[in-house]
Amino acid sequence: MRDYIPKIIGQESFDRYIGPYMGYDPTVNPSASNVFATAAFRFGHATISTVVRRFNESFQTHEQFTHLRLHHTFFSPWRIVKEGGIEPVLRGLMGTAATSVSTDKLIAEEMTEKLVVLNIQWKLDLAALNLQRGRDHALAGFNDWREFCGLKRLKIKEDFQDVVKDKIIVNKILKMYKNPDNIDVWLGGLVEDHLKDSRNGPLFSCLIAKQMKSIRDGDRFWWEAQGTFTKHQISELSKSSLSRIICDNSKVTEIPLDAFKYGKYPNGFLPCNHIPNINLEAWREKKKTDICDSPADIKNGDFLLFSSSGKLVATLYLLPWFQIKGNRQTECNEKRLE
Ligand code: HEM
Repeated sequence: MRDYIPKIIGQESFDRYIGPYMGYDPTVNPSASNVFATAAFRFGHATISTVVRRFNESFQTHEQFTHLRLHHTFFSPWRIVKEGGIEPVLRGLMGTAATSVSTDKLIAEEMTEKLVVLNIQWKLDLAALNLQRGRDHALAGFNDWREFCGLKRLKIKEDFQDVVKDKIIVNKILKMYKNPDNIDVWLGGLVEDHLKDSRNGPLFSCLIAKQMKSIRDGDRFWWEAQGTFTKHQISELSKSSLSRIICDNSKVTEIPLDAFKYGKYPNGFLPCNHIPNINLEAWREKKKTDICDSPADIKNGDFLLFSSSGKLVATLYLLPWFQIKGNRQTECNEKRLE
């Protein structure tokens, strides 16, 4: 949310549609919408590089295991085991700029001519799958979704050219679909000119942003929500990052502070011990006996300790034929249990 989303929809869309976290909202439905899963977030299919680069520790082409055509990596996890581990791939991903985007080549041929999935004998075409899946899911068209996001419906060719600079593409699409109302939402969203500093046009930026906001605000257990973690724990959690996860789980030793940001090695690369880390001390609980008196003090029952909003609470349980006089729950604060 913090590191990836602003980069794909642009900071402006992030501020406009998502904004700062204001707490859990029980009226928000956090489930994934049809148009998000079947069209908008499939923008990712146009960001895939045709080659998987593999770098050595100096972020140069690996001497032994060089680049692979994308289709040679499909369903080939054995390469990670037999060909130098995951580190050359991770370094290749971080040390290479994302593929540039052009409207005349939206999606790599590796994805439309050479895609293999499981044990299906023939090659699949991911662009065709995306379009067909949208119809299969009865998604409304590009224009309807533009209207949903408060964007202008495209009626004539000139309207279209306002949102897609490439005239050849506009002509091709209009020739094929005849009427702009017929344009499939995945294709229309993908060809829109991108917003400043983003990987999407206005429609997909809006749809992705709305989904991200509802995933965050409608999540009772969102990490920043009140009542789950203490302020101190939230502040520690905010130190987590993809870079830290890569450092902790691989033998990569140098990394950019933000792994989503391209840096040409060694510019902007830091040793892993300079990447902020979560300090788990914030979760340490004082020993039960330091805080509440021993269970032996409770006649005919026992108590359980649990943490609620950062405070230790003791809940009393008595044998079935005994009744509790007073409160079942009491806060533990270094005093005897009442
Ligand atoms: C090598 C890279 C990738 C391959 C080979 C791939 C392939 C596929 C395939 C075969 C499907 C199912 C299509 C269908 O039958 O409708 C799919 C679905 C999907 N893909 Fe990708 N994909 C890749 C990368 C990405 C990326 C980078 C993103 C987003 C950033 C993405 C987002 C999605 C989404 C949202 C779905 C729909 C998932 C669902 O609703 O179940 N994909 N992908």
